[in-house]
Amino acid sequence: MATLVVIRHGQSQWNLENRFTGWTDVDLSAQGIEEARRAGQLLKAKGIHIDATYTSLLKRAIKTLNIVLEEMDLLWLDVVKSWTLNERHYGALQGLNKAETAAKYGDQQVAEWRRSYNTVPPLLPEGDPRLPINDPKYQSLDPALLPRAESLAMTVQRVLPFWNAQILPVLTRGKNPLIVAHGNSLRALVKSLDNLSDQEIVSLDIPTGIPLVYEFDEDVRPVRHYYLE
Ligand SMILES: O=C(O)[C@@H](CO)OP(=O)(O)O
Repeated sequence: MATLVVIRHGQSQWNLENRFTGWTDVDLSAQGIEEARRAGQLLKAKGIHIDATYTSLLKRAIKTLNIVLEEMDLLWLDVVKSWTLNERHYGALQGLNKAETAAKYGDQQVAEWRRSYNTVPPLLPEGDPRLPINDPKYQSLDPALLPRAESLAMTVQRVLPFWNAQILPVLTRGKNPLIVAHGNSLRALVKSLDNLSDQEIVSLDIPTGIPLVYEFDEDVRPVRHYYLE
């Protein structure tokens, strides 16, 4: 029976400032570093074995993974980094304060931008310096893959192929993967693992820095999941 651990990165500086983040590459806050340490200590204390690790191209997730691995004395493990585990791209909302945006556009509009399954946030305008095509991280990718904003449904379309190609085969071999990613890229994955409807996923939030453990049966079906606290 294999075990998957998923962790949303520790609190970031823009989580702290309540700003839409998406693909903006902000760092962890001091609290986020502490959350990552505690996550690693918990995994070690519970004796959870990790064989393979996966994260995004964003430093808040990469640093969280490194801190977790350091606490577990597993810094020697290979790390696979993929843009497909990046946070959902928040388009032109990136950088805006969430409370100020709600005061301007209304709570309902902001709730829809943040949590509805199919709504795409306002796109980053053509020529915007923040477009991923201008970022060295994404230079090797087909420009047609690079979003100007994403719905959760669009995020599912990139997370699931990575899951199927890279992580499912590891579980099938009975090995335990650890994924450190983001609130919405993990909601995309959890929607599929828990078989949640487009409506059910709206109310699901994943806290920062708390390991979420999935146990799989011999047919690689998830049988149980729980947060480590
Ligand atoms: O700003 C973001 O990128 C995400 C995660 O912090 O926020 P939200 O919870 O609004 O989807």
